[in-house]
Amino acid sequence: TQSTRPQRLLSAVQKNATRGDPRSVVKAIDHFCRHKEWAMNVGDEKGCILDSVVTEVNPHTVLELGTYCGYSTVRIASLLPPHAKLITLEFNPDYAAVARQVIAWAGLEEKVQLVEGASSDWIPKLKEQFGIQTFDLVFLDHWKDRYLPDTKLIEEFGLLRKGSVLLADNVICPGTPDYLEYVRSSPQYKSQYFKSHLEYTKVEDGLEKSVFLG
Ligand SMILES: O=C(NC/C=C/[C@H]1O[C@@H](Sc2ccncc2)[C@H](O)[C@@H]1O)c1cc([N+](=O)[O-])cc(O)c1O
Ligand SMILES: [Mg+2]
Repeated sequence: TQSTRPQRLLSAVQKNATRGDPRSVVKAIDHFCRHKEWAMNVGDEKGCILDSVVTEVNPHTVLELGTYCGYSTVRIASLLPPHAKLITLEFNPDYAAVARQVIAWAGLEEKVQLVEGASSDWIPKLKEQFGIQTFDLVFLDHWKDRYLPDTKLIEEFGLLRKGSVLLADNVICPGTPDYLEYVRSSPQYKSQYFKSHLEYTKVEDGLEKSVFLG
């Protein structure tokens, strides 16, 4: 049977990256997506902005919405302090299966909890299921029409504290207009746009960083 693009991306990691070396995993995926097959990872250019925000926040608890193949999961987890935890939610079991192997190849299983299912089903259960109080950082990179409703769910279930940071991918392309309007107009957020490009292309895109003011 024909392989899928995520499976071919995983093969490229297993062929070209060093086990236990997250940077080599990131490099192998970026090379594959730039030279072989485009895939919707946050990519190397926006990835550097992601890295700088993670380093600045130095989070002990991270929620990622939309694992896909685990590229940003690996980038984030490789920068976390000891004992920090990253929970990543993925809806598609085939993507989740690939992501688990990418995360394992990077040697980051201890820091990552990949949860299969829909964000809307899981957000209400995260506190009780994983003993989480609040998230220091939330990375939104799943279905673009879910950014706003899921942000409201995250607020509703008390998962943010004063200073929690929301970082959203693709606010220009494919675009998340309702989410952007919300975080930029709400008095509960201090929002900032980081201009960049859509992964592996010259098309404009960017990340929106929004600090929850409580
Ligand atoms: O569509 C995009 N991303 C949607 C990502 C969706 C990911 O999240 C879950 S959905 C889910 C996960 C958890 N809970 C509920 C749903 C999907 O199974 C996929 O793994 C996208 C598209 C482009 N582009 O150029 O077209 C560029 C990007 O950077 C993108 O992120
Ligand atoms: Mg994206």
